[in-house]
Amino acid sequence: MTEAVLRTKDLPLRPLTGVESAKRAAAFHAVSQHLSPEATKVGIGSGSTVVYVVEKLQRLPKERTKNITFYPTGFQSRELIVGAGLKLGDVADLRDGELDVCFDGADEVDDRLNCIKGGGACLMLEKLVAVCSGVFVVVADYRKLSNSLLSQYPRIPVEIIPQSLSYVKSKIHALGGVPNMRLGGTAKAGPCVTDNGNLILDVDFPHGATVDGVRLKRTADGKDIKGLGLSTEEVALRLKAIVGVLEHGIFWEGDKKPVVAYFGMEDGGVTMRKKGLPDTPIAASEIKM
Ligand SMILES: O=C[C@H](O)[C@H](O)[C@H](O)COP(=O)(O)O
Repeated sequence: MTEAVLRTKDLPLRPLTGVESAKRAAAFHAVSQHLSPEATKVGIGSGSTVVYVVEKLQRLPKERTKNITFYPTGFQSRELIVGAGLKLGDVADLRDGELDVCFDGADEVDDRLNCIKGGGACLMLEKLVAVCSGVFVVVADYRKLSNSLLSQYPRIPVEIIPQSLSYVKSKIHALGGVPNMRLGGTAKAGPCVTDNGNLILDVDFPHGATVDGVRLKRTADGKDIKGLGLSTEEVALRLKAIVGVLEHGIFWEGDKKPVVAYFGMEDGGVTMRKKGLPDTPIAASEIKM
């Protein structure tokens, strides 16, 4: 791409406030910390926070990005990569662990770094890119910080093939879940259709889950959905086991969870959540903008 596209590092930053400013701080800090000079293959996730990851990449000296191929998790991130003049890769070429790092957003991150993703309906390719990454880094804002999944973000997005709609709904009901088919919104009548031509069910568990006819409740401390031992992990496995479910938005130990998550905070700083460490505040003055 042209020098003109890449020389945006010379431009002043757009003034931002509130949540947008928090997202940008998290994204800029994450790129500063995790884009190694040796990186050659990098995953770019989806959503509104990842926009700032690409903005940061675009502001880096060209030498830092010219040898890197960027792999998108859907139509939106493909457009971001191309629009920033970065080299676009094909996700279909990726093998296990092949990406040096992947930067992606999240809808909620718990204190064990389990995530809910898929609020933008991109969860399938996001999970594929995440599992192909050596280092998976989440960027988000303070609203996504949580102690247990489903306490901040109310539903688990599940991508299903359209022909399985009735069957999957019935199986989710049997688990005690309430499946809501995601709609296209004001710009489109009918369902939200994913980049893969599928449907999204947003699944809530308002009263806990049911296994073998036994109703399970959320634990008193709000941890997981477990009751008699039905953990976040088991919900993930049970959803995945339903025929017609392509993927669900729980990113956990069994597939991939981030090694670190950065949350832009209301005070301009960033909170780092990393396995084995207490949440660590990073002051606004330490963020390289
Ligand atoms: O499908 C979409 C993704 O999982 C997004 O990464 C997630 O919804 C977070 O998006 P945002 O950064 O806009 O909050």
